[in-house]
Parts: sequence; C-alpha cells; structure tokens
Amino acid sequence: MGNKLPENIKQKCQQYGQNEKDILGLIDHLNDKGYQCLDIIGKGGFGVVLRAFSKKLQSDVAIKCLKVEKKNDFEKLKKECETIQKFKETKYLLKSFDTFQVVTKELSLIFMVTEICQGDLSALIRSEKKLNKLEILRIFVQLLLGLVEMENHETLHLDIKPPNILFKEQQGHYQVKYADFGLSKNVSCEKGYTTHLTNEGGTYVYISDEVLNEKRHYSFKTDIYSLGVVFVELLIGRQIRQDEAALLRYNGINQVQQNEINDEYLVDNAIKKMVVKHEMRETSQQLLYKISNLLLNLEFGNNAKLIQIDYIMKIEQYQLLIQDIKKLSNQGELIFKIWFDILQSITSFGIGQDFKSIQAEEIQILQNIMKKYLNLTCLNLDLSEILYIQEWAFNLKVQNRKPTQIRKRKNKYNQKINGVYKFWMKRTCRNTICKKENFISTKGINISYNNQITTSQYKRNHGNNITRKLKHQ
Ligand SMILES: Nc1ncnc2c1ncn2[C@@H]1O[C@H](COP(=O)(O)OP(=O)(O)OP(=O)(O)O)[C@@H](O)[C@H]1O
Repeated sequence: MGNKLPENIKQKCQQYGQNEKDILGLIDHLNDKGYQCLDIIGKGGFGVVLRAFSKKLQSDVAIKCLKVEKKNDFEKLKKECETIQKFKETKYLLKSFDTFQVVTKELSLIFMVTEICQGDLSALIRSEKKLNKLEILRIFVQLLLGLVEMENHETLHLDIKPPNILFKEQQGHYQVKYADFGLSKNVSCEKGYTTHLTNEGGTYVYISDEVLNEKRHYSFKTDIYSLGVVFVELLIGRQIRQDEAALLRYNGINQVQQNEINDEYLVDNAIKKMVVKHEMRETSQQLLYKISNLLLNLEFGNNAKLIQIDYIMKIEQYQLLIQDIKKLSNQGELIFKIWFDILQSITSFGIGQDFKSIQAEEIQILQNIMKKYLNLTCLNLDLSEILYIQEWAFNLKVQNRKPTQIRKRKNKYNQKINGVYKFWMKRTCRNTICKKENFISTKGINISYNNQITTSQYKRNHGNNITRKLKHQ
C-alpha cells in the first residue's frame, strides 16, 4: 500500500476522526502478518475496526486494532482475547481467528482478528424498516442458543446490549453473534454463579439489579436480564430510555410498553420471566424451550395442512411412515414425524455416529429437503436448533405415553443433547425401511436395490462401510 491511503479509507479517516498516519502504520503491521486492509468499519472506545483480506483464510475478516495506553487496558484486552479464543465450535459467539501484539518504542497495539459481520443489533432496532415478529423470534432463539453456548463454556458475558450483538444477513435471514467479551467472567458450572464482584458495569439500561448494586452473586441469570431488555427493544422497535430503565429494573415492564409489544404470550412467558428480580428469572433452557415451540408454530402453523398433503404425496416410498401419519391428529406429532424422516434421510447409517461428525453439507441437505418437501423457503435452522426442536417433539410424544414408558425413555433422554442424538441414530437406523434406494459404497461402487430392506439387513450384507445417496437431492 506504500505511503498512500486508498480514497475510501481516507474518507473513513475523516469520518471517524482518525489520523491518516496512524492508520498507515496499522496497515503496515497488518501487511506483515498477511492481512490486506480494505476499509475502516468503525470506531470503538479502544481503537478502530478494519475490514481486511486474510491471505491465510482467503476471505475477509474484521480486525479490531486496540491501542494499549494503561496497564488496566492491557489486562482487559488480554482477557477479551483469551475469552473469545477459548470458544470452540460455537455458532452464536463471534469467532476469533487470531490475536497478536505489536510493541514499538512509541506504542503498544493489540490486534484481534475475528469473523466479519455486517452490523450490530442497535442498527437493526433503529432502522426504518422494522423487523417483523418472526424475524425477531428467530433472532431471539439464536441469542438464547448463544447463552447456552456461553454456559457450556462457563462464561458470563455481563455486557449484553444491542451494540455488542453483531449480525450477518443472508436473503432476509439474520444470523446473530455475541461480541465484546471485555467484561465477561468465568463461572464455575457446578455453582452456576461467581462471587467475584466488581464495580465495572455494563451499560446502565441493560444491567441487572445485582450488578448495579453489587449485592449478590452473578449467575447465568444475570445475562438473562440484559437479554430481556434487548428483547423488549426488539419488540417495541426502539431503544429504552434512561428514565424508563430504572422503572423497568425495579417494577418490571409497564402497561405502555406492554401495549407497544402487543403480544400477551411473549410478555407473560418471556419478558416477565427475564426482566424481573434475579430469583424470578428463568434459565436460557427454559426460555428456549418455550420460544422455539412458538417459533416452530409460527414457521409451520399456517402451512400445517400443506405440510400434511405435501408430505403424504411426496414421500410415498415411506409406506410405514405414511400409515402412521394418517393416524395422527395432532400437528405436533406430525412435525415430529417429519423431523424423524428427515433425520433418517440425512444420516448415512451412522449407528453411534457422533453429533460433531454431522457436517455442514448434511445440514444443507436437510435444508434442501425441508424446502422441497415442505415448500418452506424461510427455513434456515442449524443443527443445534434442529436438535432442540427434535427434543421438543420427542417430549411431546413422551407426554402421550404411559408413565412406565415415560420413565424408561426419559432416562435415556435426560442425557445431554449428544446422548439424545446418539440414541436417535440407533432408533432411526433400526427402523429405517429403504426401498429402491441407491447406495454407494465408500469405494464408489453403485448398488441398487429394488426390494425393501432394513438398514440392519443391509449392514449385515455389506458391512458398515457405506454411505447412502439421497434419492431426493
Ligand atoms: N467483527 C465485526 N464485524 C463487523 N463490524 C464490527 C465487528 N466488530 C466490531 N464491528 C463494528 O465496529 C464498530 C466498533 O466496534 P467496537 O467493538 O470497537 O466498538 P464499541 O463496542 O462501540 O466500543 P467498546 O468496545 O469500546 O465498547 C461498531 O460499530 C461495531 O458494530
């Protein structure tokens, strides 16, 4: 890039009040590390965020360039880097690719390379084009899943607010990610809370009573409060004012806000279980269970009849399944059957196959099947969402069984989601009926079958070393 800044970066320097020489310096450091700077995305309290091309990843990344001025700053930034680096295999927490430090005679800089997003939630809340309820619920379910991911990593965010939630938009579907873990704390999962108190708070509007008054342990429910306020803002389509915030914290949601939300179910089942005193708040799992049910009903509700007809007509080779479906009166059970069938279709005889071995490609196949069979274009669920829905559907079935059966099943299903999945695999494979399906061996030999066989029969004849080619792809 030499000594000259491209025109777009020059303009952004003016817009963000950045010294051009400083930016040139940053660009040189980044070049040395294999990043080609393309633009300035924004400016935060500690420095600028740049868009750059990573030669190693062969894709664009965001690079937060942070100037360390005090020892405290360094500790805070180091902690943020360490926190995001420990997140492995998460989907709703901003991915970190690299962090490095550059120290010269004059200054000390930290660079954090992360995945790149398109903006933050505050822009969506402020935007003229208001999000509809379905879009809001899809975002909210992802944010709850993000809290579950944090819980799995024993992390409290403690600064959840719209500017710290980034989004990517693809064909009208928003994918959201938590960012800015500068105030986050580690928490022991056994205890579920931390006694490490501090007077650094998040932002006044979003922080809970316990953080504001430093009067009790923090727990995963501390983040639930903040997310509750974010949810209120998403639903009313505007930011909560400072004067409203105190009332919200101590008195809960008021009538005016309830009228703005205009959805009794969400107020009673989500907001009043989040934006309340610590002991009355629900967990992310409890909320997720309810809200993903609601989302599922919204996604499928109006299409229930269509799903039924479409399903029976198009998947006729699954004779047994169809007979079952005809007996079903309950829409929940119907959805259960559909998920069951779809899972059968994407699993390539993987008895005992592990959750992690399900590849993005298979999720893509699943989505294609959903679109094709169910005529749904809006569906864009990922595996963890699918597993939650699956678990919900199973519980729904469990409720209709006799108590002894329930106990037996529940023991199995009380295991973690991995366990649920493995059990499903076994059950799925045992019952699968394959008719006129094409199979390919891993050596690439095509084998066609004209008769119905069960997968276990097939495995007995041909061994485990097979993958199934999807007929409907
Ligand atoms: N990974 C990213 N992808 C896209 N935009 C980003 C990314 N990270 C940050 N931004 C944007 O860059 C701007 C500055 O972000 P940054 O996190 O530094 O600031 P902040 O959150 O306002 O400040 P602070 O961290 O000091 O509270 C924000 O507008 C933010 O939306």
